[in-house]
Amino acid sequence: MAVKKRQKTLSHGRPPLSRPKERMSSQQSRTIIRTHHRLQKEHAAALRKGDARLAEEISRAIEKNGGLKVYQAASKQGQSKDRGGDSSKVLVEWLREANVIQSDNVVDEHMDGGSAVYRCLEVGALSPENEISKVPKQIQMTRIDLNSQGPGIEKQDFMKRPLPSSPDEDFDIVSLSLVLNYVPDPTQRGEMLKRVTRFLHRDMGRSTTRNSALPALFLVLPLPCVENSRYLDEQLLLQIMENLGFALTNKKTTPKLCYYLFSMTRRPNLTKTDKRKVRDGPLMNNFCIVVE
Ligand SMILES: C[S@@+](CC[C@H](N)C(=O)[O-])C[C@H]1O[C@@H](n2cnc3c(N)ncnc32)[C@H](O)[C@@H]1O
Repeated sequence: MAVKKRQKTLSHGRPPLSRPKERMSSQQSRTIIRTHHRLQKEHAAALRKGDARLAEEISRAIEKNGGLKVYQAASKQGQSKDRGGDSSKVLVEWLREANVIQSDNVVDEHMDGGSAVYRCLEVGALSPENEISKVPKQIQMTRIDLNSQGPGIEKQDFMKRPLPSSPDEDFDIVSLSLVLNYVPDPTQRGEMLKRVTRFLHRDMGRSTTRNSALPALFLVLPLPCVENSRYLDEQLLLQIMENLGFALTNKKTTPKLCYYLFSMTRRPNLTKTDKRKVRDGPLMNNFCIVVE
């Protein structure tokens, strides 16, 4: 008996917007990502020790592994629908719940061609077509990355981005999705979180024109950073964030990732967080955030 072929959906035949030329297997992309992270950490450690020769050798190994470009291609593949999808769809969902994003007809009624209501800085942006980019009338996006993959993404190191010099240059939302874990040094991770607070607007909860969920930080980390580290658990993460002036508003975990939305409710205090063991076990990792 002839086997009847299943009808393919329309989307099946449609080419995706950015299909990598050669699709990596998930095993390949995981290996590239892990090797890149490991080498980045070794490179940072060599620099800390002042061993320039070793640092140079590790830089060559990073390039041999494909460098940042191939790492980004591997990460982008992790964003494809069949591998869990674009993390900003969770941000959009939460912003809708908080009425930061409204339905298009509500916006059309209240805006007559004016500028977007809120501004978002996406650090570590891989695509200008992710979910958070699909509501331009409401959220004006500024996307940066160490290596821009095309128009709409500025090549810039967040740690070197000039601080806002006027309220026009600050943001309602900063997104750090799978970026903090990219930073190889625990103190630099703390610096990155501290720096975020300087890009968020400061009229917290006072202005009636702003939504009370804002200003906010969207933070996404691989789940093992929080669930399986000797030096960080969720309690400590929330404590660090509280010291920096953030209150948790939304949280979600999947088998691979943890997503958080924090609203900045007050100014950071000067509490430091050192590297200290919060638990131990043979198969645990050493992910850590140090705030100086
Ligand atoms: C794993 S990718 C994550 C991309 C995307 N946000 C996601 O959720 O899939 C991490 C990206 O962060 C970028 N990145 C890391 N540190 C950065 C920094 N200091 N400034 C700008 N981009 C940075 C890297 O270049 C890389 O493209």
